[in-house]
Amino acid sequence: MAATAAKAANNLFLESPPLQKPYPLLKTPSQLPSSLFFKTLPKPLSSPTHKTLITASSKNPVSHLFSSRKANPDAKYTSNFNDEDKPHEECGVVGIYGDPEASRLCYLALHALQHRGQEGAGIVSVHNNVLQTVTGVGLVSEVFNQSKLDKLRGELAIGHVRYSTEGSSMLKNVQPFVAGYRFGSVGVAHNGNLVNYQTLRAMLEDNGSIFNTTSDTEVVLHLIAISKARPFVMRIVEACEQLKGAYSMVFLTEDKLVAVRDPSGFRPLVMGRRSNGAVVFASETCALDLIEATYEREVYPGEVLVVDKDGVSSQCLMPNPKFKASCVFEPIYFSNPTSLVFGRSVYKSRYAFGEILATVAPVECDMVISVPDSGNIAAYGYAAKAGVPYHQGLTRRSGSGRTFIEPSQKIRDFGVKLKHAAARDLLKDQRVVVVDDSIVRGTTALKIVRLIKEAGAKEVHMRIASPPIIASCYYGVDTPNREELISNRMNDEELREFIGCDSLAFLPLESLMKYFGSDSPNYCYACFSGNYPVDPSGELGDFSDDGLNGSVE
Ligand SMILES: O=P(O)(O)OC[C@H]1O[C@H](OP(=O)(O)OP(=O)(O)O)[C@H](O)[C@@H]1O
Ligand SMILES: NC(=O)CC[C@H](N)C(=O)O
Ligand code: SF4
Ligand SMILES: [Mg+2]
Repeated sequence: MAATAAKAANNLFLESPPLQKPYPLLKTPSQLPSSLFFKTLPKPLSSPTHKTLITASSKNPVSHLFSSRKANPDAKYTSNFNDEDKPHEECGVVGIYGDPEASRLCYLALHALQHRGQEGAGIVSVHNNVLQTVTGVGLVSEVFNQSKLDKLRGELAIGHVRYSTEGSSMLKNVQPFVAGYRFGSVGVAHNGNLVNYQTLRAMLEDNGSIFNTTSDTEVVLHLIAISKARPFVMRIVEACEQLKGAYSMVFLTEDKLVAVRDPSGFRPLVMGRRSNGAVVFASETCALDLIEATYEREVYPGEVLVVDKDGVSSQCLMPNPKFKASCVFEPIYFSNPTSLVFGRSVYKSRYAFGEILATVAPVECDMVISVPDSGNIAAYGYAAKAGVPYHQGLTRRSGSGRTFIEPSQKIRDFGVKLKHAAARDLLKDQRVVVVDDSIVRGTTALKIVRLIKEAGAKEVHMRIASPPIIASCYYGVDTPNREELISNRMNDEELREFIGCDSLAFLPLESLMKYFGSDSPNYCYACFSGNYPVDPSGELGDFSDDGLNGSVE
């Protein structure tokens, strides 16, 4: 379908001609939100120049294997809590068009998105039609310095912070990736995970492609390179039509910034604008806030937004889904509490989850405390609803990262020990409710209960502001295998005993769904239900990440 439309769109490609406005719609209007029809948005005030095309090469490491427990191939997307499976962490992306400080703004925005991935970071900018790349393993502050940012000139840039889902944490897999194709260069930054990556890669390798990385994201560049569609944006469309799974992506070329969100809308992606007219895309609104860009709207599921010298244009390129599947773990854990995600305040959602817990799982107690940081807001909600004081019974040592997203369990155990300290005088002889956002492997809960008991608490009641995680995620959260998901191995009572608390309660899935009201069917709950909105089965090949080749810094 895209190929046909692409042909119809003619050879508009040479020397970056102005694209048709409005772009041809590739899907029928009934499949689109009305706001997408023939929409050309205001033009950025400044735009990068364009001329010749120069290629920069990418570098980055690969992924990890899918859950050893087979996904249920018969699973249908339903709202019922049943079955088992489980999820994990993700990445952050940013794109800026039309600001002379594009790479520095990207750098700041990546700081704001650092909670989404800590394994690597990178920025690609365009200057004099050359794509320049800086990527590195580690935190944003470790990867970039003044001299590196000085090299990233231009008014157009994209950036990425990585938490790997496919491919190890090596430099070769750190995004953005940049590749040359017949008519120029293209860079990409991706949040999500492609469930048909193995199939696509096998097909591409059979046809002669050679891969630089072990990341799922690289297949997109190969698909763009082999596409014959015109103009360039149609190559992106054609490539994306072959992808299955989760992708919120930003692309850049010598003269364009393109944002794409998969038809299910698994991962967030928003658009904003700075007062100078520069257009900004980012995973979360907290990145817009930091660089003083005003939030305009989400990139809609299945939408492609193109920004170039003619302004911003919207198209719907991919088959519209029967349902949306926004990741419910975004409001529960991943996203920054100051962000609006999927159009809702993360803070308000977490607060409400705490209030619901206090209603469905009340217990006599003297105080409510939280597992900092991501349990804090639900704990405020619980305390307020229960009419019990909230105290900061646990503090988090500064500099400790998110242990949930550390790839190895050995490191996680160590990290958790380093991470928290208990206020002994406060907790002594008290009946304490401790609230956390989730239990994945159980490492944190086990250690936290022990810590509170050692501090002299009389009773410890654990309240979790999400349902039990029983299934792996295939859509951009690097969840452990099912076997590692503790709620997949133990029922609530066994888990309570294992953790050593006096009572344990999770937010019921039904309550979570009820909270979202009429929006509820638009969310993915697969890690709590095992019912996958996009079937990941039948796509698993036997590629493995060699983990050997590639620079580590
Ligand atoms: O059961 P586990 O395997 O221990 O994982 C669950 C914990 O991981 C996350 O916290 P994390 O320490 O990653 O980050 P945070 O400090 O942002 O909450 C989450 O908030 C839980 O506390
Ligand atoms: N967490 C993510 O969104 C990861 C993006 C991509 N799949 C990678 O592994 O690099
Ligand atoms: S399975 Fe669905 S809800 Fe769970 S983390 Fe993955 S995308 Fe989010
Ligand atoms: Mg935590």
